[in-house]
Amino acid sequence: MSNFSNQIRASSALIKRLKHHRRSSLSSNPVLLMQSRSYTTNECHRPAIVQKRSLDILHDPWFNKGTAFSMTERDRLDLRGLLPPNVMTPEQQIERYMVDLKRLEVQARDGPSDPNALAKWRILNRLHDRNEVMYYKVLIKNIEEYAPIVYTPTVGLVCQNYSGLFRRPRGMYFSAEDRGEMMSMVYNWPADQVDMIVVTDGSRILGLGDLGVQGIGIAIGKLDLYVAAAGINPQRVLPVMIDVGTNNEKLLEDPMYLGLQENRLDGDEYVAVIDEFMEAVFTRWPNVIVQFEDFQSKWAFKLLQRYRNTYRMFNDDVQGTAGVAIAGLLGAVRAQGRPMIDFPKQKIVVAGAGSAGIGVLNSARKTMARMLGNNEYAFDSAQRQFWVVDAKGLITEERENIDPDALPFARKVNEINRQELREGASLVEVVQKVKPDVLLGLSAVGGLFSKEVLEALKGSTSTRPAIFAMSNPTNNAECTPEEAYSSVGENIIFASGSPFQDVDLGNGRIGHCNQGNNMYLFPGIGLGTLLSGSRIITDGMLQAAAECLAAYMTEEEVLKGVIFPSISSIRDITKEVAAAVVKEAIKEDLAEGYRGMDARELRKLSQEEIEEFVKNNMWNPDYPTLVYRND
Ligand SMILES: NC(=O)C1=CN([C@@H]2O[C@H](COP(=O)(O)OP(=O)(O)OC[C@H]3O[C@@H](n4cnc5c(N)ncnc54)[C@H](O)[C@@H]3O)[C@@H](O)[C@H]2O)C=CC1
Ligand SMILES: CC(=O)C(=O)O
Ligand SMILES: [Mg+2]
Repeated sequence: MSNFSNQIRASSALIKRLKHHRRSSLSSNPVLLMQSRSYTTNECHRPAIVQKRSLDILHDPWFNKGTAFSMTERDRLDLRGLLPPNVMTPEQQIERYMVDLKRLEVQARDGPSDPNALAKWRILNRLHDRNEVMYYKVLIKNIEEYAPIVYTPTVGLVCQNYSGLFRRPRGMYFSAEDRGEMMSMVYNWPADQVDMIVVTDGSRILGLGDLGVQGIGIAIGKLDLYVAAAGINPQRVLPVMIDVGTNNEKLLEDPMYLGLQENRLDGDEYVAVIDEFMEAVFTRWPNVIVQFEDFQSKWAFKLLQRYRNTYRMFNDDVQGTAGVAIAGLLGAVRAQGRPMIDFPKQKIVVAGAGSAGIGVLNSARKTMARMLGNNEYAFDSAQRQFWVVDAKGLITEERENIDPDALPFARKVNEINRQELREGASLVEVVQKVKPDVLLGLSAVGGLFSKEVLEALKGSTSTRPAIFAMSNPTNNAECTPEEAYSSVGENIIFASGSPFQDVDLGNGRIGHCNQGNNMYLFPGIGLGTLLSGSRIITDGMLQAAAECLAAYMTEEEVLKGVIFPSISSIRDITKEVAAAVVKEAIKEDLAEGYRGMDARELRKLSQEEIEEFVKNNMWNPDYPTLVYRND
């Protein structure tokens, strides 16, 4: 035998031995066995054949690469929009995970609220990813305990820590890089029917400022309430983040940040992105309702005016908050033992002239004007009931470069001179001189209602002054209920945007802490609009929602200082709000019907029948019977 043949025989024996060795070591080593499926040395560059696309890939632990899917892969596999836009390397992914893992060792605290809140959020979130019906069963049954986790205040903490917390994506991301693609990528979402979209551009998340792409957490939290409170089917909700960049310097430099690391688009370029998004979602789902959430006030009003007469949309911070505040303000009048019609006599100091503050002011002024006869004179005289203080102090006509949205509330110079006030006067001066019935904060400045301000409110001419510290989350509240009750006295009305405990006033007496949050209205506004089939959301429909909430509380409750319902009844109040919205849409001849209930039939329904219709269309978290069919 030639030397050459010997060599061949020897090497093939070696290969056989090696193969045998490899097989036996593989079979006794499950990790290697698993790797051998696609990642052995000679196979690692071969593509893996997948018979899935879109979310099915992201939900498959074997194929999922999460944020590491490249843009070309995202396009090939219909993943565009289903992940945050920043593509990460596998090393960055691990680093992000480790940062988050290490953070668990430090307790996450959010001011006076639950120190274990973030851990609870993680557990609930994992359930949400695993079993939606069970998740919503848990949430609905324990809404009082878990709304503060999935919604304010903890949702704020979640958004702030989103880069670390991100695991399985939820919702869609439309980014500035997707310009020209949105009309097609909207089809990457697997559901053929979507009823509710909550969209944010992350520019003002609660009172936490610009959180960029991390703001998607607020859209997810709001939609959790749509499911839990309004019974919108969870398969038909879509949280959306429009990532046009961020102006948050920390995020721009953070290597773990999941969004576009460039400054926010502005002007026409910005509007073009939002226009493209609106066209895309309404083309695919013509009956969807889009709730704008936490857009900086610069754009909140402009976009609302741009779309509200053509699309089924509303801005929750401007319009939802206004309705809740009106209900609270009317409750405060009743709590003084006075009729609601006395509302136009209330002197109201508002701290904060952003999207929420101006929304409340416009709506409160209109409500007063209506009560005063709804004419020009009524409108003018209503205006004189408000004093607005922003970061630069009292707003007057002398303010340079005044924001056009705040202009109608700028005080006349001769009027304020009479009150010994001036342009830019501080909040404490304004409270001292005006002696208001109501002090309402939508400033996002925690502690703004300092001891000095609250002491000044003792001089209020009201028999029962009201303090609304509405900014979120907890740390941004203008004051706590303890501070309010201890500084101003026991005979006050108090409401905060995020939940606080009632205050023990001693001798068995309770200082009630109401939660004045738009969560009492937006779910009902959305559900009512959906079921009425109205193509737009009018001021009348929003007013009907607010009046329904105001009327929900009994005389006995308001006299005790309870001006908003308990969150445990949120499903019931939402049903009533939705019915009021449906009724108003019918009255305004806008109702086009929903599914089996056409406009003609809808118009024939009595009040009770409308409520029944609403109730019957609310989704309940019950397991359906499943049947397999292979066609
Ligand atoms: N309880 C609820 O349902 C809601 C609460 N909010 C909260 O309201 C707050 C404000 O929201 P936006 O109006 O959208 O924000 P924004 O950023 O548009 O407006 C904030 C306003 O506060 C003013 N401000 C800042 N420092 C101030 C100071 N020291 N004194 C007086 N005013 C000051 C600013 O000049 C600006 O006018 C946020 O914390 C948000 O979470 C918003 C919507 C609903
Ligand atoms: C509650 C809410 O919408 C906000 O704080 O922005
Ligand atoms: Mg908001």
